Amino acid sequence: MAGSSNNLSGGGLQCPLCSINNLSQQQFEEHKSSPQHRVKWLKHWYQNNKILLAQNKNGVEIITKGNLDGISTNHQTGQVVVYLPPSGQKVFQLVVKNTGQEPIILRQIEALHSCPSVVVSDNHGVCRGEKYVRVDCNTAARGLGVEQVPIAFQFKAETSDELFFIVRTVQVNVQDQVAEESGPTSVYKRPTPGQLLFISEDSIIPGVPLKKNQRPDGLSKKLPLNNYKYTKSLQLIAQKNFNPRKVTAELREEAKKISDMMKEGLTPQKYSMWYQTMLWLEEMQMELDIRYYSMEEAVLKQVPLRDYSSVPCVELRVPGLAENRPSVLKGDNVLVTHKGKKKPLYAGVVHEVKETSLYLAFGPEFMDTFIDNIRVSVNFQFNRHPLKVSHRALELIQRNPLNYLTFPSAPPAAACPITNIVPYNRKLENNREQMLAVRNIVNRTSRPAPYVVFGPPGTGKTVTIVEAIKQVLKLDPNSRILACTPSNSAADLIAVRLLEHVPSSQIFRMHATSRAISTIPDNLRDVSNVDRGIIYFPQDNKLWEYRIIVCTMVTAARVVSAGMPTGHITHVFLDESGHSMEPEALVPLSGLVSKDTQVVLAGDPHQLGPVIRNPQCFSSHSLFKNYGLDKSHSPAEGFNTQVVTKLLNNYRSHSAILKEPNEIFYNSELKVCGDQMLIHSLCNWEHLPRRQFPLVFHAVKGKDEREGTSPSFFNAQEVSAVVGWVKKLLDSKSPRIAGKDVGVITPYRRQVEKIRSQLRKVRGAENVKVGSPEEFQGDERLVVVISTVRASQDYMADDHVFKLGFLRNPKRFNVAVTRAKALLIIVGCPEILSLDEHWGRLLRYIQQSGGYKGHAFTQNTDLDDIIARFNTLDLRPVLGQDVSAREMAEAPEWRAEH
Ligand SMILES: Nc1ncnc2c1ncn2[C@@H]1O[C@H](COP(=O)(O)OP(=O)(O)OP(=O)(O)O)[C@@H](O)[C@H]1O
Repeated sequence: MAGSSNNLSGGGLQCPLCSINNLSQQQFEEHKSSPQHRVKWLKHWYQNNKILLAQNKNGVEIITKGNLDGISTNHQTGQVVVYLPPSGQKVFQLVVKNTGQEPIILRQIEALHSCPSVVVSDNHGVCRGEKYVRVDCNTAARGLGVEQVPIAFQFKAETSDELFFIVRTVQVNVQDQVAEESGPTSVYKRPTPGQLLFISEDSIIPGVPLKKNQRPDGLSKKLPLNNYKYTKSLQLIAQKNFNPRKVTAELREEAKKISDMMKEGLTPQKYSMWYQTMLWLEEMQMELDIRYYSMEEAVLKQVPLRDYSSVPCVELRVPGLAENRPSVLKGDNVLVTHKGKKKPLYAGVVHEVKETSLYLAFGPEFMDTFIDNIRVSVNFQFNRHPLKVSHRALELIQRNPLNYLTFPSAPPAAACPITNIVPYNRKLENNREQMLAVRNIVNRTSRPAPYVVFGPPGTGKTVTIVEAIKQVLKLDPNSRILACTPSNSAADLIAVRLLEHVPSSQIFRMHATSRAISTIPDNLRDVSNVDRGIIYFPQDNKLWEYRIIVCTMVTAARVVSAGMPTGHITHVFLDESGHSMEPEALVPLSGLVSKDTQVVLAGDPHQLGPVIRNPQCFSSHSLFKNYGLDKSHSPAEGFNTQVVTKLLNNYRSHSAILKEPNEIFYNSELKVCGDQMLIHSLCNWEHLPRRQFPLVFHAVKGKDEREGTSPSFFNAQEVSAVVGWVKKLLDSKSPRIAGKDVGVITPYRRQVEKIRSQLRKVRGAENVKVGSPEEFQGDERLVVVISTVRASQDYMADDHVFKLGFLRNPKRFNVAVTRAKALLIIVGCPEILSLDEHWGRLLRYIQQSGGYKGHAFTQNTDLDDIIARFNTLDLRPVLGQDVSAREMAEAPEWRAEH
């Protein structure tokens, strides 16, 4: 029996595979023979020996023969992939050939798990000493998707007792046209990081900057924006994990200061230092991450004259651009050197960001050497602007502390002179909490602390914020409002809703110059800083005149730079404030607000928080955490309503859609209050597996793949299933469903692109929104289709079954499953999703309620099945040896996800 031992110096034995420590010798022996350990070990063993098992050996070869059209064989992995159209069939042969001198006995042929799509039969019988055995392999399509089965051939040399195996894995890939078109366009090649470049700004030969605005920028820049680059010493200290004992003597004091700060936690005194250090750590990680996008021997092409406006550009194809890998904005620099050279370093300024390529404008120094199709080395630089403005906000805070916002205490009792509020949105009249929040914001009851509107998805936080802005505008004629969000889409949403009642002359939707104008909604053009196709900033006094400025938190830095006087803005509203890192949320505050300013925060600590890349960052903070809202409060505990309103009426979703997230994240406090007609409107939809239950889990045996050098996953079979659902929805006669009523959410960028590209061919699907959970935060649709992408087969084992990475993220799960009003359809691989706590729970609920569709699903994974079948083969000779501690220590690490 296989076992594992690892004697720890601290005493006691350890089984690294099962993560069990401190076992006595006897406990260890018992553990070794437990089924739990055996299964884990077999999985580990099979995973590590897959390639070895696939190899021809001892003179025996297994080759594919017959009509091999539509069949591809990978000799290294022993995988035979058979592509079939729906309801197609194909027969081919696996021919066993003994090329050696010694007779070999083929003892057994065993499919390692049941797979009705593949049937093997050897029409010669398994025979002694034969030179050839032909095994017929009949494959038949059983619905779209991928199924695969390892087939083990067990041999024995006639003259010895030694057994050996050769495994061939037959994969049946049934695809329709959509899945076929969505398949990989090139073989995936893991990118290798380029060299870490230490570049000083003056060693770069500049490119041609973006065209100057026709309309001169009137907005002044009174407050400078410094570079805020981290010091070399901080980098060295971070490399030593802030351990003062591990750094050189001259760095010891600084290292000690940081490690003391970390031990002490976030305090008002060290507030700026804490977040500055965190931002710098993030930046170091971003520098490492961006190296993966470096390109050796990239080709630069001449852009035809007709395709550029005024500046001659060259085109650089960038795989992964569409999925923001790397994220490149107009105006960024891309650095190139001539092939094989480290210098000179030329900057190409990004003038256009296309779907898969960039238009770059280089200075004459480079263009003089340019020939069409020239090969260069390319290094990307990330945009430091958001970091710089966050640093400046922290610096401003040092001069003018905002402890009353960042460490708020209970405000003095406040009077509420304005009580008679007639809401513009009449729906609010029936919601006491929303009206209370609006009234308290208008009466500035929380000052100087911020007023917090928080609550689960769909409880009307944004609606409340928008109503409060309108009321402040009406009831306080001297008010000037700044409304900010972390993303452009959320800011657009607020501006659109404001325009329902606020004259357009009073609203200014301010975009950053890097925003692609094509992404600005048409109904916002009139209130946007866009003129003749160019984004501009108005003169100071013009900007000061607007009653409401709506922009992202980062773009608010432009207002700070212009030196808008403190106190000019009377109200700052930050929606989705939990989604941004705290320093970013400070950008619209520091330098602009005083104790007289009413700050309002809205968000939900259980929805998406800030993205933190560097695991060294001490904690991932959003401004929201300062209010203790991350903890669940029972209704009895309550909050001080002078400062906080918790919204619990969900106006969005059908009760069945809400059930699981409500129980998992919100102590079942959420009440279903949506418009009954609307949330029940699809309960009788003809394609529901069970009427009156508007949730569907569509099990798809897909394959998660990558292509080119893009690390993002996609799943062609799920693309096909999603497109199928969207078509059914758009074809629906009763009720009628329009494209704008449907949203498709998927976690991987590549999948977003593949689905978008297929939906472009579907009539009526132009307005179907396809995006990541981040893009859907704050948004809702009548119907939401989720494609989870992660599938079984290849990656199931590679992921070591237990790690779902991207999907194993409760906040992303919560955002994705709470966007639908009347119908939620999940397309995914149940075998994989069942391994994740939250997805598994939702899957079981849908299955038990009759909403399940697709292949039958049992909890057993293919790998469990393989283990069972291996047991039927006589593996003792192979598995007999004890596993060394070293081999155990090499158990694969859980892999990082993308
Ligand atoms: N008092 C109300 N009565 C009826 N419908 C309401 C009410 N308040 C909000 N709604 C509706 O509920 C839906 C969700 O509102 P909103 O987007 O403001 O919620 P949210 O809390 O910001 O959601 P999320 O956190 O998911 O972004 C919208 O369709 C909105 O019109």
